[in-house]
Amino acid sequence: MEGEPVNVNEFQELARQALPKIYYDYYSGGAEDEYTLKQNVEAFQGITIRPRILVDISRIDLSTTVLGYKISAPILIAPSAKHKWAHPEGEVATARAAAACDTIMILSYRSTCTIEEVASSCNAVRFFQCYVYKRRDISANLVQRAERCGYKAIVLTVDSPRLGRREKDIKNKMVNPQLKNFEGLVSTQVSTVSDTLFFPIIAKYTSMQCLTTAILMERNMH
Ligand SMILES: Cc1cc2nc3c(=O)[nH]c(=O)nc-3n(C[C@H](O)[C@H](O)[C@H](O)COP(=O)(O)O)c2cc1C
Repeated sequence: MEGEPVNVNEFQELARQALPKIYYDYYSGGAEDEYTLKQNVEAFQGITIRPRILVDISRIDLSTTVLGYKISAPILIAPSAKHKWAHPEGEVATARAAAACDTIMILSYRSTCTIEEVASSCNAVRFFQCYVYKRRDISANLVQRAERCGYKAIVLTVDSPRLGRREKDIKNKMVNPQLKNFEGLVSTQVSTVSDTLFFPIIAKYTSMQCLTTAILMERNMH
């Protein structure tokens, strides 16, 4: 690639060159034959922006609000797991980037930095993502810690009653590390091959691979 990366695809290519294959495959891969992953990208290609012409463009303002919090543009950082596999500072660095860009970071329950570490790293507006676990004490523990640490909303993910069968991870013999947020609560060290979501969730939804339907539940904490 010549010069600085200028779009997301070029950043992805840099990541491919920089990361060990097992981690790159995890971040970029999807389940089974990856049809849904491809459909996801194609769905975006089907969206066109209709330009408005001969309008005043001297003041362009993309800012908006989410649950009452002002952000610079309608773009949030979606919950995603295991940022330390890409960078030693992990989700702490992502949170700082969110603050610098005036947007909201949604911290995954599968983060490689804890709820507390991310909270103390910067004062960005943060939401916390989790599932509803069969063991309600685990859900309660996570939600209470997020609330104590100043996270402003709980993002409830309901589309993963089971994790997808990610064939690249199986071939790479990927082993999920103990989840930092569950240390002292329960062991989550399972291999991807037998991964069936350590705690079945109660919500019954069909899995829409990679199209996470996040329900934002305002928690009156602002
Ligand atoms: C590497 C990776 C890890 C993810 N981890 C989580 C997670 O821990 N929790 C979650 O709710 N969604 C997770 N997602 C799903 C994303 O939040 C998002 O819904 C999905 O990637 C679709 O958005 P996109 O088309 O912008 O990638 C993950 C996605 C990727 C690519």
